[in-house]
Amino acid sequence: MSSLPNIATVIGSGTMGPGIAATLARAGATVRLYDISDEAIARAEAAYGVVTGVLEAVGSPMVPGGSVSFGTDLDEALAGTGLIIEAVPEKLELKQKVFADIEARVGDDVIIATNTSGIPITTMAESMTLPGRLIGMHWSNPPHLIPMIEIIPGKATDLALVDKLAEIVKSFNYVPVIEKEIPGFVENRVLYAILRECMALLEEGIVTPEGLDACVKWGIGYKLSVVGPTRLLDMAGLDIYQAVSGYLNKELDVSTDTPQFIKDKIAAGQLGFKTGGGMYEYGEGDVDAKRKEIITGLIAARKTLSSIPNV
Ligand SMILES: NC(=O)c1ccc[n+]([C@@H]2O[C@H](COP(=O)([O-])OP(=O)(O)OC[C@H]3O[C@@H](n4cnc5c(N)ncnc54)[C@H](O)[C@@H]3O)[C@@H](O)[C@H]2O)c1
Ligand SMILES: Cc1ncc(CO)c(C(=O)O)c1O
Repeated sequence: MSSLPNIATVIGSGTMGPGIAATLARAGATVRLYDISDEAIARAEAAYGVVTGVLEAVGSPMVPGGSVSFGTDLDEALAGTGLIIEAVPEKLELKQKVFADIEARVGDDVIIATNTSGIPITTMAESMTLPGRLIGMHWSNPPHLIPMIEIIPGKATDLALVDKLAEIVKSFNYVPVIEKEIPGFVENRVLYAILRECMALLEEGIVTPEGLDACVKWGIGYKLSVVGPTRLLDMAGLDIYQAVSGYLNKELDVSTDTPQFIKDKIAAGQLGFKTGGGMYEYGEGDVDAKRKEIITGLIAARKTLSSIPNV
């Protein structure tokens, strides 16, 4: 019998919610996707076919009986649910308010998981009636394509929940990674270490954006998508790592703030795809074309990576 509860609720239908809901539904759950915004719900309903098409394209197994319903009524969204995944904006007070609204409506045994990118679970749980039921469940974007989820218990989290959530994650063929709580969790700490150095290299004019993207994609991303950083060290040799890290680590960027050139772009309204310009400029239709290329690439890469052994 699957450990995935029959009914699951996703709170927040922005970038992450719809893909999370579709993934759970594909695994057989009756999923209720809830948002306070009618527009967000309408957008998710309109995009649902595309998201399920992606799940189909990666060959995600379909357990019959799953479905997603969309709505703005919290009582309806929570009725009979066994698992709640919170995916509202990354603001502590907002998340705490959402947990209070949820706790007032569900039984004590319902799991509340948060998709926070890095707010400590311990801090979020402080305002809860039953802090032991809150656990971090950090999906990576796009959540219906990246088959790995970080599981982070806070100081108050009931430890039995860790194994329970790991079983749930395995039930839809994702890899659970159990971590100790640390700001940013593991994935974003590694990503932001890479991004810090990348932004410093751009700011200093050492490389062009195109050159940087090519270097990181092939020199780092391609290799790491197959071996992982720990195995990479065995492949390279720990002696090589010692020799290089001995002179290189002290040269790496250690700045603690966002680079000024990124702040300038933001001040000029250049946020990336959502504003038609950011690190690159996009003409008419370019953003849609790039989004399609990225999804097509991720589908192809996931199929390939799923077909080779874990190294
Ligand atoms: N976007 C990413 O790449 C990404 C990846 C991993 C984790 N996360 C995390 O997931 C969470 C959600 O991120 P997102 O990018 O989907 O945010 P988003 O801003 O795209 O969407 C959030 C949605 O929550 C809704 N919302 C706001 N208040 C609400 C409330 N009280 N009740 C219900 N819905 C409410 C908004 O209307 C919006 O539709 C954040 O904690 C974020 O840090 C995001
Ligand atoms: C740059 C960046 N920052 C945060 C997140 C989500 O936690 C992501 C992502 O892709 O998931 C990201 O790319």
